[in-house]
Amino acid sequence: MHTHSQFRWLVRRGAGVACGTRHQIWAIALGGRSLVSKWFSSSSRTAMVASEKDFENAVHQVKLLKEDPGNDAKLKLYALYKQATEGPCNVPKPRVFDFLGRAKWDAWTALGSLPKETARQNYVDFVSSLRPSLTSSSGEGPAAHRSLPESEDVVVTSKDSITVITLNRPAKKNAITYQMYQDITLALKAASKDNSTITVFTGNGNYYSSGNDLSNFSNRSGSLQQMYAESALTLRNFVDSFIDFPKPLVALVNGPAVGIAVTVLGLFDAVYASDRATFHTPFSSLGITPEGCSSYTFPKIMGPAKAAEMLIFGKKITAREACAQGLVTEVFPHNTFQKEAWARLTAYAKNPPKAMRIGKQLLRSFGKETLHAVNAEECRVLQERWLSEECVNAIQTFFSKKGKL
Ligand SMILES: CCCC/C=C/CC(=O)SCCNC(=O)CCNC(=O)[C@H](O)C(C)(C)COP(=O)(O)OP(=O)(O)OC[C@H]1O[C@@H](n2cnc3c(N)ncnc32)[C@H](O)[C@@H]1OP(=O)(O)O
Repeated sequence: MHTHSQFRWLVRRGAGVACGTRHQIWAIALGGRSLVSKWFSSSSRTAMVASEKDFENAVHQVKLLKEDPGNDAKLKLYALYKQATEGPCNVPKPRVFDFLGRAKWDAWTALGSLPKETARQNYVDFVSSLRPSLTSSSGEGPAAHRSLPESEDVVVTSKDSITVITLNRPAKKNAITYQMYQDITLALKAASKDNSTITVFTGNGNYYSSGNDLSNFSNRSGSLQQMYAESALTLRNFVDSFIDFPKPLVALVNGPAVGIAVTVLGLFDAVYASDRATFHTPFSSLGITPEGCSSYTFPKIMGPAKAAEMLIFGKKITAREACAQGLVTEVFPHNTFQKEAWARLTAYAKNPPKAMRIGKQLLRSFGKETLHAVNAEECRVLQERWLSEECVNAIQTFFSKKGKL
């Protein structure tokens, strides 16, 4: 349980705490009841029933919208969301000058007694009809010198039929922000469909990545419960995009790697490391638990004892140790790392792409269901851990500069 002062600390670090969902925060202009009725008469016929996961994903996708879908769409999303989660409108009608409140109330009330399941399905259908505008930051197509225009922290480039995703926050040791999780997820989705043969992950600067940005929980709005639920879903989608990635995925670990930057390596097809790289998963000292499917992949890769040393006791290992344990494919001297690794990748990228893809499928597809289940469970447990006193204290300690690794 949080103490009052811990809650205040989390809130104080926020850029402003809003109490509603993103839907409620949107500035919606006036919307009329007749318009609202029209929307629902067309969409309430659907017979299918969306799962909780489909609904959660749709809610998540709405948060990733790059373009404003317009007031009508936002009102429709608001009303369907409320109906799907709370049932028929159960709040008093707002006063006449509360235009926004009225518009939202009208929209929700217009749904009458539409069952929650139908509202959920209609929400999912409606979001998928908005989809073309969802992923504009990392569009598909030829991989020629493409980059994520809206993201300086995750840069996507293309070289010799290889798509390169670079973590680009060297001043912060490439710590992964909440936005970066989403950008990487989109970048992987785009890379899975572009015409590259191999996808490479690396870091800019002297770190590969210091893992999760520890300020991720202090600079967002919304209630704590909502923020942790959203974070768990974002993490789950992020890890899912590694599990499902269909082409060879290679990590070039140019320097130290921490936390989630280490754990997801178990989902890569090859990991090349500089001899300056280290691998550290200090979960217990942060009051948290393993993610990135490492609770399953690490014991498989290195055996349960070595996995426990890393994941439970937080032992930091060198690149050579990681190679001996099977997490790293090969280690190169730092001075020649880029040259040697790229020479190898350029040669590999000339292999017939379909054969490589199908080969990967054979190696990986049988364990996929298990990996998705592991990912879901790790995210569920983490969501609880983030609320724990142990975790809140550890993050506080880091920012008071006493608690470096
Ligand atoms: C929502 C999904 C959540 C998924 C969960 C994942 C779990 C994890 O990934 S757990 C791992 C979390 N990472 C850490 O605990 C690392 C924390 N960082 C450090 O201990 C040190 O910064 C370092 C050992 C990585 C580097 O130390 P060094 O002395 O060389 O450099 P610093 O001066 O500390 O760092 C420079 C600059 O960068 C900031 N920074 C570095 N890492 C992080 C981080 N992970 N989160 C936030 N900020 C980080 C550091 O504060 C410095 O910032 P200032 O220059 O502004 O002081």
